[in-house]
Amino acid sequence: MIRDLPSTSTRTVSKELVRIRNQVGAIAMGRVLTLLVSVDEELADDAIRAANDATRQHPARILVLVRANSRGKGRLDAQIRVGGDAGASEIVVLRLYGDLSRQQAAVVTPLLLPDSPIVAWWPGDAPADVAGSPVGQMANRRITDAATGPRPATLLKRRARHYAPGDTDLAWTRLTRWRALLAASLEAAPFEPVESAAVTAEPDDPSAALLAGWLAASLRCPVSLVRSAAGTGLVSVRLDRASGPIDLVRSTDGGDTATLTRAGSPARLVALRTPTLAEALAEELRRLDADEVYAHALLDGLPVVTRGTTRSRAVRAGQVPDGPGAVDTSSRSSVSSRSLEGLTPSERGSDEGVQARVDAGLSAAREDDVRTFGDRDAVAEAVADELVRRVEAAVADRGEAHVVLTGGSAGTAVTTALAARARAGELEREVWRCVHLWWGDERFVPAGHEDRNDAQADAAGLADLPVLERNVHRVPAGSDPDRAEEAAARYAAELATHAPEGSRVPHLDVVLLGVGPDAHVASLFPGRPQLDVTDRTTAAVTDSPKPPPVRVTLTLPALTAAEAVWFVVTGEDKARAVERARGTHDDHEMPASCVRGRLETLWWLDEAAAARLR
Ligand SMILES: O=C1O[C@H](COP(=O)(O)O)[C@@H](O)[C@H](O)[C@H]1O
Repeated sequence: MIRDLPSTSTRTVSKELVRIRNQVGAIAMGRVLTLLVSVDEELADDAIRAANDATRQHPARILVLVRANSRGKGRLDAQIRVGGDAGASEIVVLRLYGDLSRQQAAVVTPLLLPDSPIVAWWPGDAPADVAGSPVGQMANRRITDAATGPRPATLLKRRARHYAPGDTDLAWTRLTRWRALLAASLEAAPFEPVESAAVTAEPDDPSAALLAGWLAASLRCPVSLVRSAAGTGLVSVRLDRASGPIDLVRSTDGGDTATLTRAGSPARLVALRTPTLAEALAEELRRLDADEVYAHALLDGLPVVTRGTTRSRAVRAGQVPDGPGAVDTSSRSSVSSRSLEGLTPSERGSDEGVQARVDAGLSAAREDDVRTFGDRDAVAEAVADELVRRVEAAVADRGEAHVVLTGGSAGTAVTTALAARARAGELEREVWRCVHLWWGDERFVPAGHEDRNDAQADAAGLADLPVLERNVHRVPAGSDPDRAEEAAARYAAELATHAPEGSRVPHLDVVLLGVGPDAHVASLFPGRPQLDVTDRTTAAVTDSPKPPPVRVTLTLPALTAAEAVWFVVTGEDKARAVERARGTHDDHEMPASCVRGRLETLWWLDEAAAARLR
């Protein structure tokens, strides 16, 4: 059904929506969000089509603000589309003329769905300060598209200058598949660090710039942008490692494929289709939290990317691939069909698992970040130094820092090292008063009991740290095993109190984890059901194989939400666990293999614990 309301007011549109609802049923029922589309007349039809398609899986009220003509008398023409003409959504097209075209927020406010998230999308031109604009201020997420502007590189700089959590860009979304393939290519042995990377693309391609930024931020190695001819788009990525390069090269036959070549293995044909506008938008509508990986690529990675030479020169110098890898033609058809149709869900583009795989893959690559020191004290000193730097950076950045402490031998040594710095006046009071301390697990015994991890931290000098007492988040104590669940629930609630909107845990900057000889971390023991918990951030343990038997632990969803996970492991009795946990992924018999940081996973080892890695 389409209802035209020429020269109307928002009040009339609002009333008409209610009238139609009564007439055709509860059309607003099941709408999960309001999608605000701010668009110029010439892009309006394409944008409406894409918004309609994208919201099939996320029924929305789509409010399209068309900047029709800013001259002349103020006027609003509206059109309401529901039912067959609006797919799963309801669409209200608002054409704004004259003065009204500058009052988009005021026009649209009465039409927002109550108590549901708002996503704003600018398919073409967007304000310089997207989050600060009147429409942007209303939205939980703001989607722009750097590919639509005349000078994408300048646009990206502008996005970086005004970035606010919740911003994203479709030039970034279009990279999901590239990122997934690159991450997956690093997931297999040999787990070597990437020494440098080169992204080849036509000049000014915003997706290529963001891809280079993402690699620079994630891999922390030199990344260059190599120029190919105009119109070639994103051509290839090379990751250089000691054993030889990994090359991902888009096929030149116009198909939706690429070749992935790793040194010593034949090229593999993989699917690499650029998502349509509707698919990219749908992917963004799936998430309502801030995309921190995008922020990291835009703000931290992009500025350190170097502009390299031309493609032909780089090919001659052997720095980038000269074309797609040669796929074994005898197996081509089967490889092709496996790659195109038989992908595992996480290999498919636009899949919810892709982001996790991307992060996991890069973490896997970075797990070669093993830092080895002579003995436990040397490890603890190094961890304390780096922790102080991270905390200072987080407080400077976000005004607070959240650190998860670990119990056990290594954890206690770190607290001892931090306390010594505090006593030497090395910890800035102004910084550390913004620091929150949590525990990854706790033994459920009475407060002050020597078995408690926090009591061991107290004995190591925790009180010397200039941290506010109210920011030291201890796990509730007790002695009755029947109350361990309650203690776990209370700790989960406390975590949630400090969590940003849409999350159940605070922004955890660093999670410290000791590792037991059986590869347990926190109180997640091999094969135990707490490892399967996905719907809670904490769990009670009542039959721990290591005494004391009753404990409270953070679960995998909480631990893996951390930006950085640092395993701190010392002693020769841990060498086997370190070797095995690092040699596998997500093995519940090896709990340490199940935890990775979103941006970083580091192993801080003494010589004895690292003994089996050589
Ligand atoms: O019981 C525990 O053990 C682990 C490992 O401790 P460690 O003494 O072998 O280093 C520890 O990380 C955990 O917090 C603790 O509760």
